[in-house]
Amino acid sequence: MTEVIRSAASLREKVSAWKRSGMLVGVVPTMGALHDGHLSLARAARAQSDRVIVTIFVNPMQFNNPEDLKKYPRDEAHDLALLEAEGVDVLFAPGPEEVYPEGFATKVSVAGVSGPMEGAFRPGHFDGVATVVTKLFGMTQAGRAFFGEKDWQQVQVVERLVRDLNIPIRIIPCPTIREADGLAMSSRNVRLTAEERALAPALHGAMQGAAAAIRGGAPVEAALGEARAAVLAAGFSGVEYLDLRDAETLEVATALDRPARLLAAAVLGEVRLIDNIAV
Ligand SMILES: Nc1ncnc2c1ncn2[C@@H]1O[C@H](COP(=O)(O)OP(=O)(O)OP(=O)(O)O)[C@@H](O)[C@H]1O
Ligand SMILES: CC(C)(CO)[C@@H](O)C(=O)[O-]
Ligand code: BAL
Repeated sequence: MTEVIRSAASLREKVSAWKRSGMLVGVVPTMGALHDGHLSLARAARAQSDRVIVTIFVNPMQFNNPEDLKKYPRDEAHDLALLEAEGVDVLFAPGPEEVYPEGFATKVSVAGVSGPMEGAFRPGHFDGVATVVTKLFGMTQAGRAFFGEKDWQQVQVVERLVRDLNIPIRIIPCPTIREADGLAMSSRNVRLTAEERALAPALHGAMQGAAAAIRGGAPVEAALGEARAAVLAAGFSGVEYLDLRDAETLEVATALDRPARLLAAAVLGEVRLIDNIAV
């Protein structure tokens, strides 16, 4: 049985008892509308911890676009059934007043890795993520936290955060889970029309093309330019960024002398899709 807990006090009681008996607690932070990507994180947590908490909280502080927040898909009953089937011990689903009670006045801000890409196109987004993740780590007291590489920049922000603030938790990045046609799974994919859904894998396809060209020695800017053009030609209305970056510092990379990552965000219909791959 997955127990649903909504208050930080009840959760603390539960986790304290687990930890007193020497158990390692894993947490998977999510915003719900769960799919196989999230469930792969729950499975990794199950395999690498004694007790697993999945959190569901649609965090208003990380949405720079009110319409995106309003339309964010929510279905807790369905999510709970999926978590039961994965053997998750606790679903922690606090309300906004539990996370941000009256008088809440703190903001956690990670400089550097939060700046480009998602940080530039979603101003304030990573302050919202860093703040809520700090709260979720404090509320769950977990020893391990599982994050998807689909949000690569988010993983770098969270790793910097726990190092800088000495938060005693190990961050475990997990691989991106994709549909059979290559599209990275995302809760927002349900907002694509059937026609848009058919075009959506073009983003991943163009990124794979660029990665292969760069690995084969093509000039980086030319390969990126071709990939951006291919995404637009496929029917996307805009490419916000499609960059080659240092995998850790996220600084622009112009060569493959250090581990590099190709990261992109592009708009299809009303949906903004992100993806990233190793080069
Ligand atoms: N396809 C995926 N593969 C692996 N992990 C994923 C995938 N999609 C999301 N995750 C991870 O699940 C966690 C919760 O993400 P979130 O609830 O924002 O889901 P989401 O599907 O990414 O939603 P959206 O794309 O709409 O932001 C994050 O660590 C995220 O990286
Ligand atoms: C980590 C997270 C749950 C914080 O709200 C969110 O950014 C997400 O779902 O990736
Ligand atoms: N990618 C993390 C969740 C969000 O899109 O706000």
